[in-house]
Amino acid sequence: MGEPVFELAQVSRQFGDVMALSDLSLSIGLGERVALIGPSGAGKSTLLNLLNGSLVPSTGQVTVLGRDLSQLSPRRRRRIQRQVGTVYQQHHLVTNLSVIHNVNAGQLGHWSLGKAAWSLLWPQSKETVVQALEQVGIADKLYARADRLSGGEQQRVALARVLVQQPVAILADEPIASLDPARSHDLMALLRSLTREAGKTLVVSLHDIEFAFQYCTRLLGLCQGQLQFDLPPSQVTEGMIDRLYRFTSSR
Ligand SMILES: Nc1ncnc2c1ncn2[C@@H]1O[C@H](COP(=O)(O)OP(=O)(O)OP(=O)(O)O)[C@@H](O)[C@H]1O
Repeated sequence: MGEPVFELAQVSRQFGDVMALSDLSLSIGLGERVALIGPSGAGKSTLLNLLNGSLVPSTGQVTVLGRDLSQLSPRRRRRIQRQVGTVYQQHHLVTNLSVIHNVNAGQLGHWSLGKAAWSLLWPQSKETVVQALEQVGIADKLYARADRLSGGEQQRVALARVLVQQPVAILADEPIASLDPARSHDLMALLRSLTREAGKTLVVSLHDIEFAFQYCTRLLGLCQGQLQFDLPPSQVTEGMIDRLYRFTSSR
């Protein structure tokens, strides 16, 4: 494992009476491709949100690139958070704006207010956007409106928006849930090559475990907020998978 990007020490996260994650301790290193698998309600999204700092733990400590986010000033926290890019199933694109504007949104954190405002009228950093769109295979869509794109293309725009942030780690929450099998394989292969070639870390939640086995180097099996296993795919047996999915969330 490369140097740690994320470290969790006895982390729990509670929502009211629901213990979404319970006493989780683990470390995820540079260059790892980690799949979060488990039934609905297992705590996969909660874990991703703790890793990108959009949620804070109820107890325990989450460290990102050696920094405990809860101990940092808002400015320093944002600087660390910019190193972590997240892609969601719902893309979160501004659908009536063009692709170049949507991808530029990933750079706003690096820009002055003036440059950000000016970019709404006159898109900045076209070369950077084109480069990111080339990486995700849709450079010809630079000026297309986001709502005129297919679901797979929109997911690629969301990924390009993360790439211009130049993150150390990419988090993806169910990125293939709304894609057909062929597009799903395309996107997972793209995530694998983008992270492998650049030595970035990937943490991805997946309902379809076939993709987890095929594209990831480490599988975290979660059930009812508890870690059931943390192993390379070659060591995860059918029995472990059966047991993981035997308990569907009763909440
Ligand atoms: N903001 C919230 N408020 C209340 N409960 C929440 C909240 N977020 C998550 N939970 C609860 O925490 C538990 C874990 O949810 P989480 O979304 O992390 O699971 P998941 O494994 O991502 O599920 P799915 O595969 O269905 O997306 C669930 O019982 C869920 O209802």
